[in-house]
Amino acid sequence: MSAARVGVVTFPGTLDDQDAARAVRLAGAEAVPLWHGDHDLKGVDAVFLPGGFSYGDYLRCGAISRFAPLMEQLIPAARGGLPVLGTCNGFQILCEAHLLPGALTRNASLHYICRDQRIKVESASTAWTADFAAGQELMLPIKHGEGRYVASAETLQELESNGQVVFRYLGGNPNGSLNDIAGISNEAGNIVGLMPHPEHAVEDLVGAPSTDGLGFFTSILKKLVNA
Ligand SMILES: NC(=O)CC[C@H](N)C(=O)O
Repeated sequence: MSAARVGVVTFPGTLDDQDAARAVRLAGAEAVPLWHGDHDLKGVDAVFLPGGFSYGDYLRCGAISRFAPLMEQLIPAARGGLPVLGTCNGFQILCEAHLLPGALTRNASLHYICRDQRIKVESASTAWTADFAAGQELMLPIKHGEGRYVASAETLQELESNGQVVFRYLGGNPNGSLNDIAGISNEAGNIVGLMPHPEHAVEDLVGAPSTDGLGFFTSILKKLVNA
């Protein structure tokens, strides 16, 4: 059986693509580099949109990236069920592309924050969280200036009642996100976005706060292998 292939997208200004590819490989899948200017998804089984400052965060974080040539392929594929995970800038891009509802705005403090953050897994029924248990606590790094999740009261209500709030901040809300939301999914559960960085918490050797991030990558691998 050939290895599951997870595409890792690099935009100009992406920072975390190397860590993302490494995390994919540590979980046992093949990491396939995808460039923002590519016109095809190279037949990958899932896609990871890593963090960073794509297109220099001009206009708003992710606002230009959503128009990258690769997104013309990625948007319909994700709507069709392709598993997609966006972390931090990747989450911002998913919201700007309307693959996830709501928006990420300036942190309430108006300061960039960089620290280890406790979060709670609210839903283990997405493609990227099946290896966790609902209620489980994770410790992951956060580093962002625009992580305050906002959405209309109606959208928030829908997310809550559909079980689309996947992660919530614990031990203090770092950025003023509504309902302490750290991550959400689409209704089908194949698209997940979160502000914390699982790809930076996969190996003890580098002094990561935990190896909790590995669960995202083992979750998707199992799903692809069993598909
Ligand atoms: N680490 C990141 O992906 C940063 C995201 C974005 N550039 C911000 O500051 O909000």
